[in-house]
Amino acid sequence: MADFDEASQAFLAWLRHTGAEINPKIKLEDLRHRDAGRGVVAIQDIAEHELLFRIPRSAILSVENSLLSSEIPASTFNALGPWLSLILVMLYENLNGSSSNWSSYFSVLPSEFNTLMFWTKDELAELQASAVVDKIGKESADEMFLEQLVPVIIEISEVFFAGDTRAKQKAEEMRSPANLELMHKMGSLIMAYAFDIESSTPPKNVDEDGYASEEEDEALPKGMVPLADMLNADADQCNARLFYQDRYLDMKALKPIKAGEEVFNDYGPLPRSDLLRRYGYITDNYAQYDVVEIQMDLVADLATAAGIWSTERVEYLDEQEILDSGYDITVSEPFTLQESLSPELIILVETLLLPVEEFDRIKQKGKLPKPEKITGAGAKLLHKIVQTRIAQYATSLEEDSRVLHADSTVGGVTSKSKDRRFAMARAVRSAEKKLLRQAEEALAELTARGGGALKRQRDVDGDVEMGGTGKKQRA
Ligand SMILES: C[S@@+](CC[C@H](N)C(=O)[O-])C[C@H]1O[C@@H](n2cnc3c(N)ncnc32)[C@H](O)[C@@H]1O
Repeated sequence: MADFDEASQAFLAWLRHTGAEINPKIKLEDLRHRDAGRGVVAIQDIAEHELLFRIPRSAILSVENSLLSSEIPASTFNALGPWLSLILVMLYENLNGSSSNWSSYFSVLPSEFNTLMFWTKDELAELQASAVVDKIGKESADEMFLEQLVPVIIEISEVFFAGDTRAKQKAEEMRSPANLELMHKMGSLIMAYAFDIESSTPPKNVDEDGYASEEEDEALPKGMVPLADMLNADADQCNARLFYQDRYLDMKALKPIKAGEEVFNDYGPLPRSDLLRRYGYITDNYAQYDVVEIQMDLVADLATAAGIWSTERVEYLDEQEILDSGYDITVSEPFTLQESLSPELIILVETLLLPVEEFDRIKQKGKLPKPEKITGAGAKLLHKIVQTRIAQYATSLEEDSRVLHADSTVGGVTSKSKDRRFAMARAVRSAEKKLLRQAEEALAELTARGGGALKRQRDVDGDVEMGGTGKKQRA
């Protein structure tokens, strides 16, 4: 406890020393009793728009600010890209220990993670057939570290391990499992803590609303912003945001915050599976964003078995940007197919089922079947797809809910790490099964009716709104 608080105080003292301003109405609090590490809490009432803290750009742990960037050519960083570049810099600063400018900052960053990357095989098995298991990417990250990062460290070993007579050998040792683990830890810190750092000069290609193009957004350098990243997140209680100024980054209150309340950031509308993958925790109020994914491979297998798979049609759908690696079923209350079933999945299935002349006709016109209507054959195939997806999970919803009922471990109660991981996995997989069950029942009913129209809600312009969140961008 004393060490934990001492590290917090030393960190804040260092941060003030860098020129940061910290509003005395907030403090960094120990929230380990509810498995939330450190968090920022108001100790006096805070007004809307009030400045919570101001971090100088020079205090950001970034490629630009690290000594390493003055020692090696910019082209090395350009070749690595923003993600690996920041990992390189963080490894360098971390290995420099107390001589790094950011050593007090590293003392408050975690060295253990609950993110899926660090789960054991038996823990991951608790997620059963959740598509999130295939998105962890541990092997591909290992490959990137070994093939891209380590060769750079070897090339710059005299700088990376400056003053060390064993520099070359130490660089070679970066291939060791322990060092790969360290790289994963830096990567996980970036995933859960880093910000995309907007430049102090506005981007060149902004649209009429002032937004940068997607490519420009993606290319934004990443940086670790001390203190800004000590804010926990909440799906419904976000009350602060980071504003990018010329020389400073300002965290401001978005609404009045009462004394005793926590200051929360927003990690976005993430399903609990992704929250677990990226941040290593879940809370019930992210359940509103839950999804279950129907993998493209499953659709392809069942369409092939039904004798309707057609390369020509799939290529056409690809041209029309309908193809994806998976299609989501999202939450709706009450559950309806029009709100929850991916319109792209409906279009895919209906296109594969079209009679030859009809397909040729719509292809010639560059059109697609409308997702507002599911034919009898479409409903039947979709039903079969959902049933097959359900069967991929090792246990049923009922079996899970009996165990879930006994779980008091999710939702902030402190618990042993393994029990907590098991409980979080069960919550994620059960939510997916519930969505599948709801879709299965709705499709069984639609099949019995021989298909039918799905009434989609109309937005204010009178345009038809696609169901659910539509085609999601995948990580
Ligand atoms: C940006 S950091 C926030 C600071 C972090 N609590 C710490 O002590 O370093 C993100 C991490 O905080 C934790 N976290 C964030 N929001 C949380 C919440 N509402 N409940 C529990 N843990 C949370 C998760 O471990 C997440 O990976």
